[in-house]
Amino acid sequence: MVSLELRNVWKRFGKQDVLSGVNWQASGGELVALMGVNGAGKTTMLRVMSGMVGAESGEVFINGKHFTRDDVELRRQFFLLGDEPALIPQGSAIMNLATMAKLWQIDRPNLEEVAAEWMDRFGVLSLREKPVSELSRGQRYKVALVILATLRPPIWLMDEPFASGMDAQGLRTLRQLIREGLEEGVLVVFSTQLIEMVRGFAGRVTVVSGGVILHNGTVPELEEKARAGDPYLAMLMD
Ligand SMILES: Nc1ncnc2c1ncn2[C@@H]1O[C@H](COP(=O)(O)OP(=O)(O)OP(=O)(O)O)[C@@H](O)[C@H]1O
Repeated sequence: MVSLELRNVWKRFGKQDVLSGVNWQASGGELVALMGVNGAGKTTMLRVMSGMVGAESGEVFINGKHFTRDDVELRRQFFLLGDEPALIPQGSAIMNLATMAKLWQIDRPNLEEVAAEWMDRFGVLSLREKPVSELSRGQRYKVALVILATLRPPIWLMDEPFASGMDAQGLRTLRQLIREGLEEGVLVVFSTQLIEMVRGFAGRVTVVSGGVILHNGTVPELEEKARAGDPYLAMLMD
């Protein structure tokens, strides 16, 4: 089963410690929500996990192996879906899929078939030949999710996927995709400000504040702490 771990990770931007000695661990089959106010360090944590941003000190481990940014094999274990999906603008959805499949060294004969099925589910099948630069933000996001659904690496890191501008069909299909992934043993970590996406969906919540982890546990545990009077948690759960 896949695992991801941060050990004593420090990340600094200028004079600001954005992550201050973060220790965190998760395994395949878990759905972890990252919560915290704007600027708390959620995106930075996802970027450090993915190797997109290097930490000043501390380590990231994937499947117990020390992960460094130039470790291409370990990079293929995950897919980071940021604010703006990393797609080749002049390429179509199909071209982007083929390029990423090469990078991820995935050579399944039915790749286009699977992608077409997910395009249909996300409602972007008719857009498959269009350059992604000519798609709307929500459509681009759907294309990136189609690629994720088709390639299926074992770790999915998503930055505010439920505030990505997708319509109801897109949001519903994303929830289905995540549920399917979890059943297959994928580890999903997503940041969110939406308490309704935490209640009744996430299995675990990691609350970040000022670069430290304030809470790391189940949703009922978080609600209990908020009820007990923790002002920061109470504000997040409001
Ligand atoms: N490239 C950068 N250069 C300088 N400072 C940065 C950079 N990226 C992030 N920061 C700072 O790090 C802090 C944490 O930012 P981060 O984007 O991780 O927060 P966040 O919790 O994801 O916030 P939001 O909810 O607004 O997306 C902020 O104070 C931000 O200004």
